[in-house]
Amino acid sequence: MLHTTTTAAGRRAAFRAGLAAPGLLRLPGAPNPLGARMIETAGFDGVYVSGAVVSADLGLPDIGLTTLSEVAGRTEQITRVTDLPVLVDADTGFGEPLSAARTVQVLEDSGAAGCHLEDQQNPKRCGHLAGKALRPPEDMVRTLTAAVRARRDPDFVVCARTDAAAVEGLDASIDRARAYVDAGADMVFAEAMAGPADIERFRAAIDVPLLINMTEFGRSELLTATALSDLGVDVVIYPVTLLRLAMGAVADGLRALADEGTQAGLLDRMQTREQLYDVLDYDAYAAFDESVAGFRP
Ligand SMILES: C[C@](O)(C(=O)O)[C@H](CC(=O)O)C(=O)O
Ligand SMILES: [Mg+2]
Repeated sequence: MLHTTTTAAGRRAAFRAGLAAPGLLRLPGAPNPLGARMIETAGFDGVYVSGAVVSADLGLPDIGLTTLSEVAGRTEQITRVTDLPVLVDADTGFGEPLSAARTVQVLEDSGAAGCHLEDQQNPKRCGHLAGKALRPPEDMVRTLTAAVRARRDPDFVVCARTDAAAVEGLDASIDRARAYVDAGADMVFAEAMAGPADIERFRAAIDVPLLINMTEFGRSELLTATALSDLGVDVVIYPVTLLRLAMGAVADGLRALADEGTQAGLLDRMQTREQLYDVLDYDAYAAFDESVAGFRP
């Protein structure tokens, strides 16, 4: 009930332990706190807060329009209801290196286990779209140095994302990743890998945990968890999967409701009242309330 039974520091330590252990950590992107509850119930290893999802949720494209407060607010709502570690997409850090330092502290205070910062120029865009522009690697190194120095909990994971593979080629992206690790990044997010061969080369070139993005309708071949694990990947994110599934169902449902004038034919595709209340632990709240109401000192 009320859901979080662990501290943020405990969840950060657990995330570190998960990264140090063999095997792949699977982090679906939570469209909202309810989705995070469902991710936990379904047995996943962590929750991802996707910039694309936060933007889309606000009716905005993912081009760096969201603010740190919006992302941190969503992060806090999510970390409050799950015992899983939460990894946050911090885009380009919301400003210059000093702002990236503040971003890390604000996200720590939001209960996150870590965040990733990317080497795109603003306005940034989805890593799988054409037309990305990169910052010089030295700028990104400054951002990472500031981010790493700002954290107060050494377990907070600072992950460096490089978007260079699709712009400057794989070799350049590996060079960048190495420089980012030298600057203190704990993990590397190799964005928009085409397939297993790219991942294999990246894996062999860096000696910190590697994060791979299995986003749909992008540049990357969708690989199974087993294949990713066999390639030595440590973390996989499915950033927009749940939002796409839910919104696909919403579009179908709206069409059917408009055409048929009733939602009666859609019931078997819905989360039932019972299933929803299960996720929310409704009975425990009712029992708690009753025990308080019936309490006799
Ligand atoms: C991972 C990502 O940064 C996100 O915001 O979730 C996006 C996902 C997407 O747009 O599909 C990305 O740039 O890959
Ligand atoms: Mg993003």
